[in-house]
Amino acid sequence: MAKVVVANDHGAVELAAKMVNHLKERGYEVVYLGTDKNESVDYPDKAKEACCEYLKGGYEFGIVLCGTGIGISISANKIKGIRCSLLTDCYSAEMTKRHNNPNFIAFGGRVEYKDDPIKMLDSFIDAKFEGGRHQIRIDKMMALENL
Ligand SMILES: O=C[C@H](O)[C@H](O)[C@H](O)COP(=O)(O)O
Repeated sequence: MAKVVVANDHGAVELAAKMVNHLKERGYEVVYLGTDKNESVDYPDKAKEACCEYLKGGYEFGIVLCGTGIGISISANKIKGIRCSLLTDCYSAEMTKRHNNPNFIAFGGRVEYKDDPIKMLDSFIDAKFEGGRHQIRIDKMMALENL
């Protein structure tokens, strides 16, 4: 069974729960690292937990969420080996899989998206990475970690 790791701060408790349920309905094994509470937690800590878990191996991808998705995606992208896309709509969700093949995606629990975030998640999952010139660019992108 494909595995996904999910973590969020207090700004995305409800959306994270919806995503976890949806992933389970789609047959994924989900490792959920919380928080499932409204008390404040710091998004860099949740990004670190999720990314370190992912880097142990065996995961198809990870999801991080905060109020906007911005702080937690920036934090995830600071971690070597992580390539996190902050999704904005179904189009960006599909295209980032096809062209950037991220190992993490991010959402904001306080954002009013034009598309349903669950549909955005499905668009990401159902799209296929195209490889070729995109792999060359990803290799260059990841080499930036070593500057
Ligand atoms: O990018 C950061 C996230 O949106 C956080 O969820 C947000 O900054 C948390 O704000 P507060 O502490 O005011 O709930």
